[in-house]
Amino acid sequence: MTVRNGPDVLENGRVCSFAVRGLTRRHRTGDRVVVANDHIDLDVPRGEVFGILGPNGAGKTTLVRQLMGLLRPDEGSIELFGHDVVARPDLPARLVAYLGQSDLALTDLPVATAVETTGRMRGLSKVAARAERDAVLAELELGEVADRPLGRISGGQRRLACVATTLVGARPVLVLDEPTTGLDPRSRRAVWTALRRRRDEAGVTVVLITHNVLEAETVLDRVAVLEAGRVIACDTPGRLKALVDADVRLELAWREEPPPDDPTVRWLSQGASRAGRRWTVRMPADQAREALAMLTTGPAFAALDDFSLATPSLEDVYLSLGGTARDLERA
Ligand SMILES: Nc1ncnc2c1ncn2[C@@H]1O[C@H](COP(=O)(O)OP(=O)(O)OP(=O)(O)O)[C@@H](O)[C@H]1O
Repeated sequence: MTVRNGPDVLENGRVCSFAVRGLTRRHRTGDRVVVANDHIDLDVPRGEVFGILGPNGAGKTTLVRQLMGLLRPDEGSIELFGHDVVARPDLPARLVAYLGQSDLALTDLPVATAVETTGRMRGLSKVAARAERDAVLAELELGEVADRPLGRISGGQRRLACVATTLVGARPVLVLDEPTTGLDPRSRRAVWTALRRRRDEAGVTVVLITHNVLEAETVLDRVAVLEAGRVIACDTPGRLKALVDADVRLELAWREEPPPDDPTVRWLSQGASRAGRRWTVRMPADQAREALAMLTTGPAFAALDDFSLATPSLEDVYLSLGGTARDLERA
């Protein structure tokens, strides 16, 4: 697998695919101003699978639209392989395969034709475009719908077909805005494998937006956590999770209201976040074990339907860093 396109701009010795400094973008609607990106600094080295994780409205799409030269920053700079994207907004389209949040408009095109045509537009010969089309459709298990128009397949299959168009033509950088939204677990895994394969075999850089914690933990080399337009953390998922390593997450599902005068219930209720009768408590592992021992041998056990203890996830990191939104997904 080799990377094509734009060798002239690639061969200037830069290690970073993207280098972003002080990036700020405000959206204005009438009198209202939303600071969607607030002085963001990021470096994405070549050959990294880099993620942008954050809840709805954190500013992820605004960020990648600027990376792609589709939206002009109010302040700050973006370099792509050392070249100024703000001065040359046409450059990303030559070097980056971009999957936006909404699907392709050409709904009458059969899946295979859409993939092949995209390959041709990215400079592949007819023979090469057909070969890549067949390989990508097989890789994402899209063979069965290859001849059907994009407008007449399921939403998940259409999303997968759009991912296929992003993968064809071997661009050195892929930017994907929530590529796996609406996909079943098998297709989701196929996309993750396809992205990592391109990183491993061709040194492709991947920038992936997600609000799925499992996706972030499974596929990313590094992740920037975005909250209200700012980067609140940026590191490997492993190192970020080590920040909260001493803690575990205790989940309790109550069958009925737990006895409020039970001392363990009173203790846990102070730190619990609640969704109906489900309580989530983040606490040191030894305390969680002690709480569970008391709960399961005391009077509150009769009101308890289920419980689990989990090791920390990126969601716990996000919350411990002061993240407030509740719409990060876990599965
Ligand atoms: N065109 C626009 N006009 C006005 N406000 C906007 C516009 N686009 C985005 N915003 C606002 O800017 C903020 C960031 O939006 P953005 O779409 O970048 O977030 P996001 O993290 O991608 O969210 P999601 O996960 O829901 O896609 C939000 O408050 C949003 O309402």
